Amino acid sequence: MSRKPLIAGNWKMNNTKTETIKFLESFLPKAKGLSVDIVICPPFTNLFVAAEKLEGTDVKLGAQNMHWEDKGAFTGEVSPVMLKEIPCDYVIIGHSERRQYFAETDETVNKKIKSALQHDLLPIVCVGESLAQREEGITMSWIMSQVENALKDISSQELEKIVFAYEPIWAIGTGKTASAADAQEVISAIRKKIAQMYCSDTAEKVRILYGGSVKPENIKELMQEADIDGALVGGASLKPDSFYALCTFNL
Ligand SMILES: O=C[C@H](O)COP(=O)(O)O
Repeated sequence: MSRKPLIAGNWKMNNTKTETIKFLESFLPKAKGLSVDIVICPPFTNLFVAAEKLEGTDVKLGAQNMHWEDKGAFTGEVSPVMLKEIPCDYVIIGHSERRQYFAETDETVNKKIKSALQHDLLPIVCVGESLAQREEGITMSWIMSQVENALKDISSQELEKIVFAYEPIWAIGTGKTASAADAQEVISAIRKKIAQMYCSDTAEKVRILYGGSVKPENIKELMQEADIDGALVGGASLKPDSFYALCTFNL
């Protein structure tokens, strides 16, 4: 089974509206007819202007988070209905920074995934272990429990729309990339877990990305691994040239 690679840029809290326009005016003319799926996830305030620029291109738009409710008294939150109207295609759910700084739990991650799917938004679901967990030797059990809890009450048809991203927390923004073999080991275990929970046909269809200090210099090696289907990129997605280099790793 060959899964189309997906390169997603998570800008986090970077790039103003002006910088977003500048980025897209530089990146989009080059990013035509590439053989990978590309997603850009700017901050909420730049989604409208990005959507206008992306119209008619192959590059998809993603948000970095959402609430699970459609509307209501949730000051500072953004709903799936709002994202869909922009229109966003994808939404990142359960990024480790959301889990660490904004008290997201496996339970809220599961609620958000279900809500995103109901609203026809494609979830990019992040899982990952801390350095302490890796050193304690509990990486696999931790990640498998994050995957199991994320997928609670999700059908196999729904699962096919979900993208997973394995991001070891110790590799995010630190310049320390997991070795390709280490990333492959965890990602193939995630695929096996999905096969156990559903079936191997479904597990073979699900795209699982790696994230954590991915750069033009290391993406090829990561992408050579059998189960790594793409990258969720932070820092190196902020500049059009490096993001373009990542999106053309296979040329
Ligand atoms: O969502 C992206 C990841 O957190 C990776 O960030 P990074 O590429 O800056 O390490």
